[in-house]
Amino acid sequence: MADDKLLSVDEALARVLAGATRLSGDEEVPLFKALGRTLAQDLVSRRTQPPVAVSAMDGYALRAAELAAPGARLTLVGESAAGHGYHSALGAGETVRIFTGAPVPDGADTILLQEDAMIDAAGVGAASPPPPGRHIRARGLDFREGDPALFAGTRIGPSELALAAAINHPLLPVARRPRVALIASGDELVPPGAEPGPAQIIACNSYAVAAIAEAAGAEAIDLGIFRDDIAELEKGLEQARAAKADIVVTLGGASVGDHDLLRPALARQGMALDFWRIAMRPGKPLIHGTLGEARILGLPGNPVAAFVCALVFLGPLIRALQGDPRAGADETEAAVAGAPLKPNKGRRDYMRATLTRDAEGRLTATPQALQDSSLLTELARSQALLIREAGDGAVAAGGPCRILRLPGAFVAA
Ligand SMILES: Nc1nc2c(c(=O)[nH]1)N[C@H]1C(S)=C(S)[C@@H](COP(=O)(O)OP(=O)(O)OC[C@H]3O[C@@H](n4cnc5c(N)ncnc54)[C@H](O)[C@@H]3O)O[C@H]1N2
Ligand code: MOO
Repeated sequence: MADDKLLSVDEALARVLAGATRLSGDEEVPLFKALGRTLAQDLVSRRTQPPVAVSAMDGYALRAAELAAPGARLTLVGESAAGHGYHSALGAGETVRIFTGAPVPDGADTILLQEDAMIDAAGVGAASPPPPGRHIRARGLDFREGDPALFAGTRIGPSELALAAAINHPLLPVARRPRVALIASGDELVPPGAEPGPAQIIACNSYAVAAIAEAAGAEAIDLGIFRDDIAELEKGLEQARAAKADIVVTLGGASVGDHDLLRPALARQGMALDFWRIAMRPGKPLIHGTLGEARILGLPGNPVAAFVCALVFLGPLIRALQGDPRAGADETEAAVAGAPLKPNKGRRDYMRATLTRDAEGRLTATPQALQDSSLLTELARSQALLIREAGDGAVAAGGPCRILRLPGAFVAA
C-alpha cells in the first residue's frame, strides 16, 4: 500500500505542473541556434515542395505509352538536371535524360531507370517499360505553401530543423528559455578542484541537475555552494531573485535534520509552500512552492535522489514553461525484469538498472545490487530506472516491469 500520508509522485507532478504555461518573452532565433528550443507559434510553409513534379531517380523521362510496344525506341532530345529543367515540353516519340531532383518535362509521365535503359543507334528503349507515374515525385508531395508544417509547443530537434529550413524559415519563433537558479547547500561541500577538509566532499549535484535543466531547454545559473546557515541560504535566495530566476532549485538541506535549513530559509523569504514530502524513493524530501514569481523545487541532497527528482519533476516543469503540451507525459516503457524483484511497499521506487536484450530480444532491466541513493558509480553504470509502484508484489526474473531510460542511455550488448 502507498504511504497515504505522503503525496504520490503523480499527484506531486500534477501540482508542480499546475498553471505552468509558456513564459512571456518569446524570441526569434536563427536555425543554427534553435536546437532544443520550443516553437512559440505554428510555422506555416512558405514553399511548396517539390515546387514542380521532379524525378526521384537518374534515368529518362518519357511517355509510358510510347515505350509499351515491343522494340519501341525514343529519340533523346535533351537533358533535365536538378535546378535546370528541360526547356520545352516533350514532343511525340521523344525522351529526355533526367537526374534525381530534376523537373519532369511537360508531357512526360514516367521515368525509365538508367539501369533499365537499352540504348542503341535507334534510340532509347527498355526490356520492361515502366508504368505511368514511376519514380515521379508529384508537386507538393512533401509540403504545400500556406499549410502549417510545425506546431507551437514542438521541441526542435534535428528533423524539425531540416523541415523548418526547407519551408524557408531562417528565424524561428521560440519560447524564452526558463532561467533556473541552482543553490547547493551544505558545510561538507566544496567545488570540484578544491582541497576538501577531512569530512568534506566534492559537490556534484549542480552539474547533473544543470545538465538535465539545459537538456530540457532551460538556462542554468549556478549560484554556488551555501553554508548550512539560514542567513546564508537567504542570501542565495536573494541572489536567485536578482538573477530573475523562473525556477529556483535548491540542492540538499530539504530533510528533517537540525542542519536541514532550507524550509525555514524559504519560509522567511516568504515562500508559499505546496508540499515537502512525497511517496518516492529516492526523493522523499522534495520541496515545492512559490516565492514571488519564482517556482521553488527543493531537491534532496543525496545525489541520486537529486538526479531522479530533476528528471521526474524539473525537466517536465521546464518543458511546460516553454509551452510543450506533452510535458509530464508518461515516458516509461515496458521491459522484463533481469532478476527477481521483491515486493515494494510505501513509496514508488526508481531503481537504478542496466538495460540489455535477452535471447528473445526483449528489453531487459536488471537492478543494480546496491540501491543506496548516494551511489554515483551505480547511477553512471545504469541505463534506466526500473519503476516499482507502491504495493507492487514480487516479480520473477523474466516478468514484466516498467522502465524510464536515463538520458543518452543505450542498450548494453
Ligand atoms: N530522519 C530522517 N532522515 C532523513 C530522511 C528522513 O525522512 N528522516 N530522509 C532521508 C532522505 S530520503 C534523503 S534523500 C536525505 C535528504 O536530505 P537533505 O535534502 O536534507 O540533504 P542533505 O542532508 O543536505 O544531504 C544528504 C546527502 O547528500 C549529500 N549532498 C548534499 N548536497 C550535495 C551536493 N550538492 N553534491 C553532492 N552531495 C551532496 C550530503 O553530503 C549528504 O550525504 O535525507 C535523509 N535523511
Ligand atoms: O531521497 Mo532519499 O533516499 O529517498 O535518497
